Amino acid sequence: MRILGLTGGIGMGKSTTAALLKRAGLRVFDADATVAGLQGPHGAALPAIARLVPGSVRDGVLDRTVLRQAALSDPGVMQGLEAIIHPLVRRARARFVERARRDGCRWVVLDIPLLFETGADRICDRVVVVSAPASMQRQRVLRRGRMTPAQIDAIIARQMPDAARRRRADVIIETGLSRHETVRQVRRLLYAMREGSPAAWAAARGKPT
Ligand SMILES: CC(C)(COP(=O)(O)OP(=O)(O)OC[C@H]1O[C@@H](n2cnc3c(N)ncnc32)[C@H](O)[C@@H]1O)[C@@H](O)C(=O)NCCC(=O)NCCS
Ligand SMILES: Nc1ncnc2c1ncn2[C@@H]1O[C@H](COP(=O)(O)OP(=O)(O)OP(=O)(O)O)[C@@H](O)[C@H]1O
Repeated sequence: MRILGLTGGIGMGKSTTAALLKRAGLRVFDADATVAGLQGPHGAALPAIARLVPGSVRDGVLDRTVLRQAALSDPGVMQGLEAIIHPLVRRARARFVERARRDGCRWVVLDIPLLFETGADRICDRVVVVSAPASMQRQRVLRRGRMTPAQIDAIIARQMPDAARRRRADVIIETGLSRHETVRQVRRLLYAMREGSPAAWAAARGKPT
């Protein structure tokens, strides 16, 4: 079985790309969804989060606005939160990979925002980076209306710079052009995964800068 890593900064278009891969029939591990489950009603991470940020959990339900505010204004809290969440995500990821292997999958996708930062790229056969101009990234996240400009900066500061990510990518998917162009690039990627030849991977690579 081969593992495709899928990563990119906040708002760069990971979910959109993951959806296209899923539609093509690939099994996708979604790290953000796993975090949401751990932090959902009576989620496994809630007791530890309640100790880390008193008042953030009430009646078994997390107030994300309170947690977001605490984590993004105090690096110590964010570090504590990551120490709670990341080992649990790693375990869920290992279970996902194990199950896919047992089921005889040829390729699976790991959609992980912090793929490089957490070293998860080491278990990947190829890594895809989704990318768009920085101004578009900020605009997209602002438009979602959940984060303030300062909170967006705090998240981006915790992530590897886009240029460094692009340098480490086997394939770059641009989401700053048109949706049509993104779809075309994903199609080239799917062809390379099926075909496996160096020429097909070279055609799927995208621009290095
Ligand atoms: C800080 C929290 C409460 C903000 O919640 P919110 O609902 O506003 O955002 P959401 O979870 O949808 O995250 C949006 C994006 O932010 C980025 N992001 C989230 N946490 C982090 C982090 N610690 N470091 C870098 N980027 C992060 C990711 O790209 C993610 O896709 C939440 O993201 C969280 O609990 N983060 C810690 C867990 C973590 O590291 N997640 C990253 C994926 S494993
Ligand atoms: N190729 C594209 N063309 C046009 N718009 C796009 C494209 N890809 C993504 N977008 C838009 O950009 C926004 C962010 O994309 P998406 O939610 O996929 O990002 P993400 O990387 O998963 O973000 P996060 O890290 O915050 O979870 C969405 O509103 C989406 O519609």
